[in-house]
Amino acid sequence: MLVLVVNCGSSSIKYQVREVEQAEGQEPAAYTSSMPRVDEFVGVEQATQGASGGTVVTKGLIENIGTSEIKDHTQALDILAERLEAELGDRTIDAAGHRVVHGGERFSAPVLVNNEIIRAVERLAPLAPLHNPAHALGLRAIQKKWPGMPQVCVFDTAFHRSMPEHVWRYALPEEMYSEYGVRRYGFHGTSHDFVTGLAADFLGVERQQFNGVVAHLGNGASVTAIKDGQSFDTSMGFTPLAGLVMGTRTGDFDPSIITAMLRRDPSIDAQQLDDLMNKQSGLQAIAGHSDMREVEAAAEAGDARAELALEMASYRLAKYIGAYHVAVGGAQALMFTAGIGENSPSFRARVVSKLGALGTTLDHEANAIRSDDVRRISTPGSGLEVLVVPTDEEQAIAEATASLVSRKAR
Ligand SMILES: Nc1ncnc2c1ncn2[C@@H]1O[C@H](COP(=O)(O)OP(=O)(O)O)[C@@H](O)[C@H]1O
Ligand SMILES: CC(=O)OP(=O)(O)O
Ligand SMILES: [Mg+2]
Repeated sequence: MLVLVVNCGSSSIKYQVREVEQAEGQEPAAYTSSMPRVDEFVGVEQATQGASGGTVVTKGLIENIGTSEIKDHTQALDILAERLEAELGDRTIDAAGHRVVHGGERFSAPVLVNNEIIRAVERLAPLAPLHNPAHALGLRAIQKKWPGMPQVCVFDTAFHRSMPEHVWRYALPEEMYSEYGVRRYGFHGTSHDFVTGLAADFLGVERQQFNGVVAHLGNGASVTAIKDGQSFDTSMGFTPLAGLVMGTRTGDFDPSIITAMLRRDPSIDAQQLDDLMNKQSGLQAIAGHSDMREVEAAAEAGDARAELALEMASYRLAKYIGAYHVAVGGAQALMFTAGIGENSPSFRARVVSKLGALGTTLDHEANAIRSDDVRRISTPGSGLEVLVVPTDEEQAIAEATASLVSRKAR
């Protein structure tokens, strides 16, 4: 089955076409998932282990949507269709799988798309103003371009629906939650889930008995406490701003800073504050670069601001790892993933050097090796196993899509 995996942003569409193997008479590929509920539309139990990963047939990026060059998502889809026609010849796309950042409290598993689902994604826009409106545009544009083609939404928040209430509630007045949905949701769930499954496999432990900590370190970064194979706690919150020091996002800070700023200059508006916290903070604010490669190169060359930024980011992460070790009643493993987690031996070493209290020791030789495989980078005597686990959100989305679509077809 040919699955188009799309991540629709407000000004760009990132896409991959994946060939997901589905031999005749075989069970459809299953989503590597521990998600607790059953899918509400096809009424099947959530599959537990991933099967066929699918291979990448083609991938690309369409940028500058909303400019004179490309008017809107509909026009972007025309361009995408042209490219696919040129690259795939007479093979056609069987289904589309969308990364959707916010699934609110409703979605705890991937779902097949219909008009009502698109409206639900749209209704969640106030909780993810940068992401959900663009996802809805993408869903509609594909519906218009290829009527009848099945679409699936895979939510970043879904994996975190297993968090207990004392973890996801904020200590704020009740109506903040009941009226406005203010609670911790958590993000990057597709990746945290995928990495947890691979790590448990690698270590030879039953997923349901696996406790660990996953550090997804990309431009956006979050860390998740895994208890019994499920999400128990995670560093992002109501929005993807909370938690770790990121490329351009501040992560945790005292919210009274905002009220203090507003008192000093009441003309500041919400957009400016959003930009300040999401686009002008993090590594960018401290080091003057948001890209980890540039920050590391600057620190290497003796730039004290870059060095400070690296210490801040690694300290914040180490603090979360300590907290989550306690939260899950003793983690068996720490997993590094995403752009920085997979590719920066020096950032991993910086984090692990702060975990001495957990008896964690790094195998520096193993840490230096570059590879696309799951691998152990701690010494045999380490109190906590440390792994590098390459994530693949597109693979997880392609699997979930193929799985739902073929089950529906039966
Ligand atoms: N070899 C490397 N060394 C250090 N950092 C790296 C390396 N390769 C990629 N990165 C970092 O990974 C980050 C991007 O991660 P990625 O998972 O691709 O982000 P996203 O999907 O959130 O856009 C950037 O900060 C980039 O500098
Ligand atoms: C939710 C989130 O932070 O996503 P990204 O890492 O793609 O920015
Ligand atoms: Mg990413």
